[in-house]
Amino acid sequence: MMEPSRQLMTVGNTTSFQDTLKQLSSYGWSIHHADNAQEAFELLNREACRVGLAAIDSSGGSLPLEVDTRPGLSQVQWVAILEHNVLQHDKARDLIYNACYAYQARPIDVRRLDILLGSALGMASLHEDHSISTLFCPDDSYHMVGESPIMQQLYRTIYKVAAAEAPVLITGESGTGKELTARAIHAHSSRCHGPFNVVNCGALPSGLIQSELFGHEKGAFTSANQRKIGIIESSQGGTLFLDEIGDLPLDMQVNLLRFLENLKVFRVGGLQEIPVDVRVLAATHVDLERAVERGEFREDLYHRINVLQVRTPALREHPEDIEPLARFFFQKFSSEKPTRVSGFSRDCAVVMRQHPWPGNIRELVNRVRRSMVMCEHRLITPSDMGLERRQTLSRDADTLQQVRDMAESDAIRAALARNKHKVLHAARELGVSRVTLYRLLEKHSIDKNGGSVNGKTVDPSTSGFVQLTST
Ligand SMILES: Nc1ncnc2c1ncn2[C@@H]1O[C@H](COP(=O)(O)OP(=O)(O)OP(=O)(O)O)[C@@H](O)[C@H]1O
Repeated sequence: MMEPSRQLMTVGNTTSFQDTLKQLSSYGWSIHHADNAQEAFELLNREACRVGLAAIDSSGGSLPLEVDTRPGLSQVQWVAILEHNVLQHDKARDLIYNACYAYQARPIDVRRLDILLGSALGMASLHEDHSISTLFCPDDSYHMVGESPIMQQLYRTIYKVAAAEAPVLITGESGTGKELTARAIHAHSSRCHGPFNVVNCGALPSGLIQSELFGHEKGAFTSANQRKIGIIESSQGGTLFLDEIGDLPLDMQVNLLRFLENLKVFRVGGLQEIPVDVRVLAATHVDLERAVERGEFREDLYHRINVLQVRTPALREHPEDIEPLARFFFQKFSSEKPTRVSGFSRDCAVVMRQHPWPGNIRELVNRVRRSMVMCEHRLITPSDMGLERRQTLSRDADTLQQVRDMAESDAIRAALARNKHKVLHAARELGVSRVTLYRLLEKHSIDKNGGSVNGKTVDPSTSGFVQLTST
């Protein structure tokens, strides 16, 4: 897995940003220069420059950007450098709009520029014919794997929203990689050197939410022995990820909205507002529009956080990524702890494709981890993963959705039975959170003893879909 090479092109007069170029080359960029458009085309034939740096002058003009629409140069992702007041020129604004990936106003923060160019490079490689199989993150544990068209689309969206500053709402089922996506947006944004803080809105104790988010002054309430900086304030210069924002109580939604409107916090018991430079990303697995209709989520807050949207696909929507993902996790765990096991059996690959993965990628991670412990041979078998080969298709299942639902419901019943109907244990085995399992029990009208509520009954032995082996 190779990252695209950091070749950067410049065209025309670069005297105004020579120091910047020197610093960029110390960050690993190879700089290639062309004096004019003709030389630029020749350069592109010789070197794989996918990213360019272009100055926009005080009249709003820029040689490389003005020739950008010609074939060849238009494949370069340009980042423009300019004085802030140049943005008053219509010509400069048009050039940025039509020809640039992003721009940076002087004074130039070269570390930010480096990140911006890195994102532009990622975007450029996605435009090329070949697809990428991994979205790299500076921290190895946060690489994103998947080569399917739907994952390529996700990577493109991540690069696009990373270059913007607006809030992002990340939607998707549990375990599909919403937090990972938020980390990728942060890592490819100009804020990547700042903190990335996560708040799980559903897990905050109700009495403490206000002070956890906004902080408090000493003496603000009985147990406030000292000043506490809230998580919003401690995200200064970085990104704040609000996970499961749909679980935020209504009164806290008002406070969050106020903060998002003026980007200032009031510590509990504080007298002055404190400005905080933070970008907010939020995630939810519930349908917030419906929550708004039901009066459970504020409409104004919904519009405020829903400026840009990213959806992480369910694993069943990209089954071609199941095997590469399983191999990725296998390699990751093998490098953490040496193993005699050398990979997955052919049978296992078939069964992994058949399984509906209600817990999505998190379930896959857990099953791979478990299989590496359970496996007694060189190759992992379906039963090492807690999966068994499908016997027959149900006669009653007409549509793909019905087949999936039946499989999901069977897997849940079997897990409950194996775990003596302890929801927490069954959830762990299925690789979903307890909350998700309760949601699924409701969806399939299963009571937690594995029976059916509302008089519905399903006999797993006749549905004949993926069964989990007893362990
Ligand atoms: N594309 C991917 N490549 C590699 N690992 C992934 C990918 N997507 C998700 N994962 C892994 O799957 C697990 C679940 O991901 P994550 O926590 O981001 O999901 P989530 O949608 O936020 O879940 P929840 O809604 O339950 O909080 C993590 O271990 C994450 O590293």
